[in-house]
Amino acid sequence: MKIKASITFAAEARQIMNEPAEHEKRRLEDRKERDPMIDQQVVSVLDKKIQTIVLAESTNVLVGPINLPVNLDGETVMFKWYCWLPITSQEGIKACKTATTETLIKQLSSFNLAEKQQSSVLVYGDFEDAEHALIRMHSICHTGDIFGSKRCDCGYQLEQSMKMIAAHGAGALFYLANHEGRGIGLFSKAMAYILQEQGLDTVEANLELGFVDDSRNYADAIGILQHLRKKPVTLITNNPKKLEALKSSGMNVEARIPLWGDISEFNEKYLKTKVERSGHFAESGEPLQ
Ligand SMILES: Nc1nc2c(ncn2[C@@H]2O[C@H](COP(=O)(O)OP(=O)(O)OP(=O)(O)O)[C@@H](O)[C@H]2O)c(=O)[nH]1
Repeated sequence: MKIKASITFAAEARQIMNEPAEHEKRRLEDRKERDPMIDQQVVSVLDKKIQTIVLAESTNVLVGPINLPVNLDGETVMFKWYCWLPITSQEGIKACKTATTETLIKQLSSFNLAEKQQSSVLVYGDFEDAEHALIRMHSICHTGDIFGSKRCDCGYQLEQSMKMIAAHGAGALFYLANHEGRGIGLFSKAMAYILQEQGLDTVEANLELGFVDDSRNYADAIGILQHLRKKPVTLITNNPKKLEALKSSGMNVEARIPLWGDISEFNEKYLKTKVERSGHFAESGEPLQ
């Protein structure tokens, strides 16, 4: 019984490790056989919006800007949206490291990107040249950002920081898609939530599952930021690690704006743990003591 269970688990583990399923293999084979002719007009339209950004540890293809009208409290606010693809860390994508737009288009449908994570940035105003600009490095939170969960403060911080950037007149919100659960992934976060329901705090739950408290990396996002703006930035965060990552990259951080809010019975312990165990800045006047 035990052996059978472990065989089943091994098969499942292979799937988790992204071994392509049969239908996916067929799709890739089919794609190879077709070797598509690419319309040069399509290449020329996209070429104007695609750049390759070579960083110390990765190469990223950045696409944008794309107009993104966003509903902020009933008002339509126009952001410019960019998305980037780290092409050195993705299996099969290495081939287009020196990517021409044409090779990128040719390979794109075989990358299976819906199964992977891509981050993006919403830019507002004259981000390159404005004297002062606000930025936020927002770690993805499926439960808080999408479902509006009150177990954390993520959804509130996301919306609030977009409003702050628009009100300020220039800024950028980086939405970091490989940061779920402080880097442990959504499924592991669900398991961590179950442990938290048994009384463990955020840090303890991560550790019990074999993770560190926080494994987020900001290098690619900072590289994109430095490509979009050289002038000083003001960072919206309560997290000293984000501040440190930005400063040690050489970016000029002229100030930090704290962002606490939406505190309730559901996230009180979570917020307290941020300050007491994860080292987040506690601002005076916050009901976190
Ligand atoms: N592992 C784990 N991750 C969580 C939990 N609640 C929220 N998160 C994740 O935590 C990340 C947000 O990180 P935080 O440390 O809360 O806040 P921060 O963004 O680093 O700091 P601020 O910039 O001040 O918001 C998101 O990726 C969430 O998915 C939790 O209970 N356990």
